[in-house]
Amino acid sequence: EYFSSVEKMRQLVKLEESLIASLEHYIKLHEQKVAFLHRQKDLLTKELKEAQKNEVQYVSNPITAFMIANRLVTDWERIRSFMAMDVGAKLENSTTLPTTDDVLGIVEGLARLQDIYQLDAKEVASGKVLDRQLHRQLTPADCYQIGVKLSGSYNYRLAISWLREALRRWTTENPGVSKVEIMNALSYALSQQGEYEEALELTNNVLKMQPDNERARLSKDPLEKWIDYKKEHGLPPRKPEPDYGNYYSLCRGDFHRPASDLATLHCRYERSRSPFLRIAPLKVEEVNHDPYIVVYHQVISDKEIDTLHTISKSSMKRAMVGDDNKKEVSKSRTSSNGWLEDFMHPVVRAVTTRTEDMSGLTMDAAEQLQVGNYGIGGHYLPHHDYVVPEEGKEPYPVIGKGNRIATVMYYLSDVEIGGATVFPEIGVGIFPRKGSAIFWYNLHANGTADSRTLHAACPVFLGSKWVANKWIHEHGQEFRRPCQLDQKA
Ligand SMILES: O=C(O)CCC(=O)C(=O)O
Ligand SMILES: [Fe+2]
Repeated sequence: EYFSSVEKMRQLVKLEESLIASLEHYIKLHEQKVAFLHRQKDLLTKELKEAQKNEVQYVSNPITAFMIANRLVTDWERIRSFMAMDVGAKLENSTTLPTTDDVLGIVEGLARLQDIYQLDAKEVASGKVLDRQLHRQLTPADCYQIGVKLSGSYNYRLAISWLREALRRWTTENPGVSKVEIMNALSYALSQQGEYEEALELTNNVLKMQPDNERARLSKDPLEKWIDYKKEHGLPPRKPEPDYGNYYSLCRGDFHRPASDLATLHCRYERSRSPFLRIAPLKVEEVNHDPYIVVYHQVISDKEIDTLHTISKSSMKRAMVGDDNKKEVSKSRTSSNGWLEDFMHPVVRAVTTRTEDMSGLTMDAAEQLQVGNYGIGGHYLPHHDYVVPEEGKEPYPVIGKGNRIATVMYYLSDVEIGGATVFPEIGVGIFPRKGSAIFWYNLHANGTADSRTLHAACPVFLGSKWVANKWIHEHGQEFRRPCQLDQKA
């Protein structure tokens, strides 16, 4: 699943490079083959001309008779086998090629970004997005492909806008796709949205251009029936768009917190948690008092980050959702991650120690370090880091150390656009800054779940977002977690 991580997507560039090299090799071999065949043809033509000068004499002379017979048997046989010879170098390692799922994953990521940033197809196709030149102008064929893939993932609303854009951009000089194909695809997407009248109009226009176009002929009848049905019964009510509250505006960074809240938040040095902090105090930025959320600045160096990247890259897999009992791949979390244990590298151990210094909590009850990288439009929809176990059941039974009392998340990269960590219930959004870490408690001081810690990773628009999570569990923290009042002081 290349699409689940920008790091993996980078391999596609290498893959394309090697495929082009194979193609070049193939073309060279072909050129050699064609040159050989030209030479043979010239020789044979010359011989034929000789034979045609006096056919009878030619075939009656034993030498020339032998020559023509031999040419037809041996030479032509050589040519025949040469023509059939497969000069193509095998396209390298086809198993590593991306799949249609990758293309779908990318298009779905694009759809998320369009929704959050309210981008229409016209703007994206122009290449100038959010006032930045992000890519070249898209061709009608590009727009058509995106529209068709969006249709394939049932996102007809956006598919329609892309197919309209394909049609708008279509010219006879720059086709890459036929106008009729676009019209058919648009007609289909419109019909899926209940827009039967416009769908039929397009279908009729296709039939005017190509009276025996199979697809248009097949859809005309059903469309007419649906129009009659709609006139008589109306359309079933549309499924309401899900309400994400302030999630989108937090992701865009244009949600403004009241000045009275901001006025209570400070930046300070943290010196008291451990003796080490006396000589290297932590830079703390308060983000919210209740639930308690802070950002530590400059807590992990570029060098340490490079090491974490290097040692996690080979083990990165598509991230799952769920608890110990049931884990699965989900569209709600599109990233890749890998787990690092303390013994793997001194840097991993150092991060664990630092997490202990920052939080004051014991790492005896912490999970391994999870390194994550997001893909195109990669996100993690609003969720809680704790679990609510069924009555009488233990949270995280495999770990056996209680629920996730706190989360520490290190940012291992900057992100050019997007990728904020947001808390929709309390209206807090934090944009990644390489080297910083967020800390928050997931549970109330009495151990019950604090539902206000609902949080999400916003889709990454541009850049490669890397994070490292350390989830800390409850056991052994009883006398370590400072009470909320201490924190405020
Ligand atoms: O990447 C982020 O900003 C948040 C990630 C997160 O919430 C998680 O992995 O549980
Ligand atoms: Fe989370």
